[in-house]
Amino acid sequence: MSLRWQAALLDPLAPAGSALVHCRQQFLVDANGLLFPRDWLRRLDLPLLSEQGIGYFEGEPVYLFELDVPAEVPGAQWQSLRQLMMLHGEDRDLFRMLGFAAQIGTWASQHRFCGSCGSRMEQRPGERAMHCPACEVQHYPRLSPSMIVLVTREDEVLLARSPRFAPGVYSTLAGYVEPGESVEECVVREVREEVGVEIHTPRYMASQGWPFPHSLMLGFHAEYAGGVIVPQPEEIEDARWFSIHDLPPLPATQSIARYLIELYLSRRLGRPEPVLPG
Ligand SMILES: NC(=O)c1ccc[n+]([C@@H]2O[C@H](COP(=O)([O-])OP(=O)(O)OC[C@H]3O[C@@H](n4cnc5c(N)ncnc54)[C@H](O)[C@@H]3O)[C@@H](O)[C@H]2O)c1
Ligand SMILES: [Mg+2]
Ligand SMILES: [Zn+2]
Repeated sequence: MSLRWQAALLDPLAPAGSALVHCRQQFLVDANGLLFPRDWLRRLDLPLLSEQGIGYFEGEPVYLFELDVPAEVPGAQWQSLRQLMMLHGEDRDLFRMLGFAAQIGTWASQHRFCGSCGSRMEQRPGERAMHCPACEVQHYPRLSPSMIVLVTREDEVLLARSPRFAPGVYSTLAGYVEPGESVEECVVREVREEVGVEIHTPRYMASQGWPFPHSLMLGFHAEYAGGVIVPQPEEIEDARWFSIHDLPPLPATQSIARYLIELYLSRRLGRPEPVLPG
């Protein structure tokens, strides 16, 4: 359990504290970093959609200002959560706070109106929930279960490229769980859809919350059972078997994709096991 960052439900009516400023997967950053004095921010008259009390960083209360548009603030710039992960990803507590804040902010901005009757929703006191006063519908922060799997064939691993990836990078296969499906069924279906390969006995390894935009990654390992690689045209630019002795550029160390690959390498090559990213 992290000591520097602790998520908590703080009352936005409480005074003082520091705040993160978020809008559409971007945070406001200045020379002092990402946390701004809350009273100072209030005086800027920012286009605020929602304010949330999100927790404690190094013991200090932290709030989140979710904005309607990425407003200009003198001396500060907007940086995407992805850029911040690349810059500060080694600081796990900071990245966990930013990931949590981005998910809460995105959820709050997308649940301002009731999807059932269209009324304006209200923040429910004492609970992280949006509430419709007209029809009593409740919305909690959104999480999308997704599977991610490393498929292996002895000294080879099946890795693929999405057109969204950085040049040259190959990763494990991933996909969202569909209604009514078990995660194991999702693993089999996604591998079949994305590369046309059959697997056997998918085994759960570990999980990771992933704030792009609100996935809960459930990590698996599976063994190849048959078929030849046929990449799914829209999703997969290229997919191949790579020898564990000759791997392409891999995803960021903070990702569970990387962890699943490193874990397999460590077991195959007798190296120390990697640490699960938080
Ligand atoms: N942390 C990691 O190591 C890691 C690595 C790879 C992928 N991921 C994450 O896994 C998730 C799923 O991977 P993917 O993009 O390959 O998914 P996918 O293969 O299911 O395909 C993505 C498509 O699914 C649809 N979609 C979007 N949101 C959805 C939702 N909530 N439920 C159902 N369908 C949805 C869209 O059409 C989207 O283009 C993404 O959030 C991605 O960021 C994490
Ligand atoms: Mg996919
Ligand atoms: Zn309603």
